[in-house]
Amino acid sequence: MSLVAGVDSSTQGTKIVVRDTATGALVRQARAPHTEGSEIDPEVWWRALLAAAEGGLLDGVDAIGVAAQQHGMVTLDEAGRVVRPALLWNDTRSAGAAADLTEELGGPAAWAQAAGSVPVASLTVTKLRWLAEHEPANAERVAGVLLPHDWLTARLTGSSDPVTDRGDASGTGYFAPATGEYRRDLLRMALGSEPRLPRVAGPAETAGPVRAPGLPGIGTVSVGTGDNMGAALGLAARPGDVVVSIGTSGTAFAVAERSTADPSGQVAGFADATGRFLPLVCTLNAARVLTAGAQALDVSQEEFDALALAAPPGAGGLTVLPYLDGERTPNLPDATGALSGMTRANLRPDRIARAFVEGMLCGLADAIDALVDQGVPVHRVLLIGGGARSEAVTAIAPQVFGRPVAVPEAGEYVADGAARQAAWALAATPAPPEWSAMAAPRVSEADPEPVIREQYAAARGA
Ligand SMILES: Nc1ncnc2c1ncn2[C@@H]1O[C@H](COP(=O)(O)OP(=O)(O)O)[C@@H](O)[C@H]1O
Ligand SMILES: O=C(CO)[C@@H](O)[C@H](O)COP(=O)(O)O
Repeated sequence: MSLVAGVDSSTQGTKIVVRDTATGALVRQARAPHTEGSEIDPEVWWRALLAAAEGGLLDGVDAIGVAAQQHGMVTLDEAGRVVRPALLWNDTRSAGAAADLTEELGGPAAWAQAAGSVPVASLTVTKLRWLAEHEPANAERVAGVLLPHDWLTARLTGSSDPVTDRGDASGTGYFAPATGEYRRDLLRMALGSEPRLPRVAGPAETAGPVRAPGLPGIGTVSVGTGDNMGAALGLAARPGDVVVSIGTSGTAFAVAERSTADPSGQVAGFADATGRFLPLVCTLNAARVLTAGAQALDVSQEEFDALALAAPPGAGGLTVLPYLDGERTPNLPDATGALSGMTRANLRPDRIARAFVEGMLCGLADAIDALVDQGVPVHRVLLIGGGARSEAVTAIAPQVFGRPVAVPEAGEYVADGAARQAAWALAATPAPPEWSAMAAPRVSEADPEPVIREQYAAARGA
């Protein structure tokens, strides 16, 4: 049996799946955690990959690919050493730099046209400006800039000539998804210099064999991609599918044939991992809103779910604005969360639990609306990510989104996409292989409950 492996190096941890190359059947999987924080030494990702791969996980694997958290700024010096810990997508210190860069190019519409996205603190380009302003000595040492998946792919192959793909490159802010070219002028505008960037390889190219001590000598490493692009590939998402992922980040995205350029900045006009596009809306507050809610009530995640499911839609008038880590969409990097509408009657654990779930889902319902405003068709909504394992989330989502929600079997769709890309690189076919082993999603249905979004809109407006 031929095997392929996919690595998901996301914010909170590394997950690896090993699948049958021909059918996609899951053979084995493992995970290892990362350390907390929005800046991190890339070695932590590498050690987590090695830890997850321990015990022969990758034995007999013919090809491997990496999909990783988008946007993280990995800076390298002339010798290829990391200059400083990577600043991650959820680090908001470059919010001022984002505003400055937006103005310098002539406003949000100019950026949407040039790079597909309007700068917010998540984009790599804003982190480079922050570096130039706040750590000029480090900025001067920067000879190359990579994204997390580029760095991990280069670590696997041992290559000093790194590669990236259109999907992840489109989250930098110095790449034009519509043309597939870097915008080195925007890189220079941000950093004041033009460090080396990874070559943008085709979606089914091979980056080389694995040449890393401690790992088996796997013959093919695919070019990898960003985690959301990986999830779209793992789900075999088609135009008309809107994927809502509730992980550390909340994302809503769709595969599209044409690029988008949203001057409101809500929809990032990314590319996907197959040669198409991936318009995407990202919130900073998703699965961890649920853990924070459970922590506030001092209950387990299962008890939290049961409480939320016991309360009525609208939580008796309670609304949570879930901006616990600031927010990216809407662009409120310094915001904090709020609990509003409190009365003596509704200040009960079940109403509070439900308000946390509803508030988090309302942010994602706004994200779906923003995609629709960009002309994205919505024939089906798919719910994935750690938060989709919550019964309360899957039951309440159709009430908030106002449409049925398809819930694929709980799994690691980002890692699956990386594995499917690896199988594609092995096959060298024009399109990625179709995998028969992927189960059909179950559908969660419920009547729409407009009161939930009405309350949320009123609380946000206030
Ligand atoms: N049953 C559950 N209910 C609610 N949240 C969950 C559940 N299972 C996992 N999570 C949350 O999902 C998150 C991890 O999701 P995941 O999609 O793997 O994120 P990432 O890819 O960002 O690492 C964690 O914050 C975890 O607490
Ligand atoms: O910034 C974005 C998308 O633009 C995030 O979706 C990151 O890619 C991190 O993803 P997770 O760790 O939540 O999967």
